[in-house]
Amino acid sequence: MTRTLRIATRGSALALAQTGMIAAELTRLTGVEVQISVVTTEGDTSRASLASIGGTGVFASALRAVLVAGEADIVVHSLKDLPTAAYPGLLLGSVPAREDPRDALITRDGVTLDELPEGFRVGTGSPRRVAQLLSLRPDATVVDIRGNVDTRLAKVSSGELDAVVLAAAGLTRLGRLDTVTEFFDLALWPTAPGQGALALEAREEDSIPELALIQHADTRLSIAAERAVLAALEAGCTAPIGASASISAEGGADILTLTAVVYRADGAEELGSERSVRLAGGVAGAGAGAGPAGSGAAGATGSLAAGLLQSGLIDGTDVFAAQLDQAEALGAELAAQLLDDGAAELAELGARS
Ligand SMILES: NCc1[nH]cc(CCC(=O)O)c1CC(=O)O
Repeated sequence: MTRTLRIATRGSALALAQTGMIAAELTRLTGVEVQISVVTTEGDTSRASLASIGGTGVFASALRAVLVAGEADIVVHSLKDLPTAAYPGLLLGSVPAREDPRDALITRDGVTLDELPEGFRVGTGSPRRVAQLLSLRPDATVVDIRGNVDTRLAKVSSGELDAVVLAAAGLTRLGRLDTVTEFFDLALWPTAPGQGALALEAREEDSIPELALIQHADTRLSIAAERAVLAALEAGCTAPIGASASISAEGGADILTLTAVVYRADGAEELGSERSVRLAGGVAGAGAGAGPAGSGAAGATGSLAAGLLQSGLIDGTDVFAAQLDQAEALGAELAAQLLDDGAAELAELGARS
């Protein structure tokens, strides 16, 4: 009998598109059959501001309840909407390869941020994007908007707004990347921790070996570093903080580099820092992971460590666990430095230096 995995998702066009992609990939790689069920969350039905109904965490909570109740085996979240605190009985089972983590600007007639007219109207509900926009264009009129990607795009084409800022990843998954007039460079405009990545959550007590096969080691390490910043600053998902990490190969070693910026709400001040770490074993390349907890062993090719892995002389799970520890330590150290530099005076954070 073919094994069937039940996956729960939100019902927005974006959630359905990304869950459909994950389901297809799971089937392609493992032959498993996938059943998708849609969960309606308060965040989908309520028109109230997200902050008033508990922040973006409302999306995650309803999905997690379905998992805990045993009504699904896996839930797919947008990683940036997933709170950093561990949830009893659940674990982050897998993090597949990330889409473009950048933010993108959508305007009419190919106009860039610099070229928009004085006092232009731009829509976003994200305090981070508000601060980033105001930092570059203090004259902007920011309009707090909610709603799905298509609704937001329509506000620009109809003329109600002059611009919106959206994640490139969401636009890509919905086939709407053609609407973008400008991509913001991550070095100048770091995005939300985990932006562009997906989280596959599962019950701790279950063993779902298929999850490891769609994990992407580099993505998992990068988001671990980014989320560690958020956790250490005790900042919620709506805090004006950008954190972006990436992995590059330098002389045979894999280097994890993390940039984070804390903004004052009005964008007039910001505090940023960057840090790198040389990853243990140097095998974090484009690999799928191993282990039911999605521990994600390195899958790099060519390096000494990869050879040792292949020969069974070292245990990939241990190497990867060590790399994950390094990634989390990098994020925590960078957050500590930002606090030392006065980040808590700039933005409302749970953490105090
Ligand atoms: N906050 C909503 C949200 N959550 C995930 C995405 C899509 C991009 C992603 O996967 O990070 C979006 C839309 C957006 O920010 O434009």
